[in-house]
Amino acid sequence: MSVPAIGIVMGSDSDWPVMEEAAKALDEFEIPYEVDVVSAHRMPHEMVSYGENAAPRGLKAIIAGAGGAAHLPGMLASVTPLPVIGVPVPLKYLDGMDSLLSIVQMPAGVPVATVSVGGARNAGLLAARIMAAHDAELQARMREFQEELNQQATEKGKRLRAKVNGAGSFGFGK
Ligand SMILES: Nc1c(C(=O)O)ncn1[C@@H]1O[C@H](COP(=O)(O)O)[C@@H](O)[C@H]1O
Repeated sequence: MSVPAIGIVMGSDSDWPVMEEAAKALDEFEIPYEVDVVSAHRMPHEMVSYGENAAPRGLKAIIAGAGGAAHLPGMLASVTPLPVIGVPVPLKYLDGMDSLLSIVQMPAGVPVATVSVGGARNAGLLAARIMAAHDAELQARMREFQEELNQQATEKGKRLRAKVNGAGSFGFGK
């Protein structure tokens, strides 16, 4: 793989089943990334070093996922000028509300773009949009992706109308 543009990091390898969706989204847009475990709580010095070196190493954004007392995204945001996207990972207890609130309630001045609980795919797509802001080709691919989404939603409407009222009924999807 070529030089990574996005860093996907998480508090533990147990977060990978959730965080993998961010990687898959970046794969779809052929955006190179790196993955690692970087824990603010368990390896604070390495975490600071990762955050401080992310921009000099050429990363353009960081996707950080963590569960429970999820301080990793916010702490990374405090030591890097790069955009940080936080993914609240749901654990066995509290349904991810703990992770969500830990990540989303940042003090003014230190933003973390927080996605939904378990929303790693959207984190990957948001990172792709960040890259696309300065890349016309990537932006065109993002528009194609959005068009596909539209077609899928339109098909869903068609199927639902056919099921409920028969195929001829009126609907915004036609
Ligand atoms: N929230 C954090 C941080 C951190 O924010 O620094 N480091 C690990 N963790 C989280 O602990 C959970 C359990 O981790 P283990 O499965 O390793 O016990 C994971 O969801 C991880 O993200």
